Amino acid sequence: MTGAEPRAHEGQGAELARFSRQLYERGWMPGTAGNLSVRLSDATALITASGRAKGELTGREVVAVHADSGVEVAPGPLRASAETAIHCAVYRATEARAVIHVHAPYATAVATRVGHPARRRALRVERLELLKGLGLADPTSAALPVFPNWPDVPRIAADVAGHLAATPDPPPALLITDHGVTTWGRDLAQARDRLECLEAICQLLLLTGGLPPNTPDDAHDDTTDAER
Ligand SMILES: CSCCC(=O)C(=O)COP(=O)(O)O
Ligand SMILES: [Zn+2]
Repeated sequence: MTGAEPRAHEGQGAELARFSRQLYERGWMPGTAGNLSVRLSDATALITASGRAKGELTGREVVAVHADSGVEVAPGPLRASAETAIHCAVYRATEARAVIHVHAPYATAVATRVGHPARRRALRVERLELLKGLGLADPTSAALPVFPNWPDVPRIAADVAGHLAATPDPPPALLITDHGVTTWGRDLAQARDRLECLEAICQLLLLTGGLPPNTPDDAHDDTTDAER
């Protein structure tokens, strides 16, 4: 943990570690994969440290950052998650108080099937009752964005920011092709519940053959002209 007081935010750090272990035990954060954050105030957030084994994370392996920029509040021995910029894009654009990113297998498989290495696409889901668990403005259908997995994480974050700015009532979830899934909510429990529903939806889509055909063309592109 960084900051002037070593024990600052101890409770929130312990909470991040508890959820991290829980998600690791489900197989959604293998090794060091995944990251979680909570908003501390309007200006700052606490995020898991980069490169730590997520099944053994302690409440001190977290880093305070400015919620808009991701800049660390006070430099210390730990680095904030390499994917902090994506969390900050969500905090800048939404009312979220918690963000969870994992490499859950079904959601990652669907993201990889639907996604494109260089274009944003949309995963369209209809009819499934579990949609009601995602916190959508209209729970009868969803268009979940699937972003390219640019090696430069700030570029993914810029794509996310563009999508959130351009989409009225965006779903509190996104997918990154070849990579994983991110959800958010008013707290870690709500973000986790949404993640569970999305992972179950992706499992059902794979079980029922409910995915669109695998096309190399732009048929499923979700990038608007303004964002290109
Ligand atoms: C072995 S996972 C590669 C990085 C990643 O995708 C991830 O979610 C974890 O990155 P962090 O910097 O938060 O440890
Ligand atoms: Zn990741």
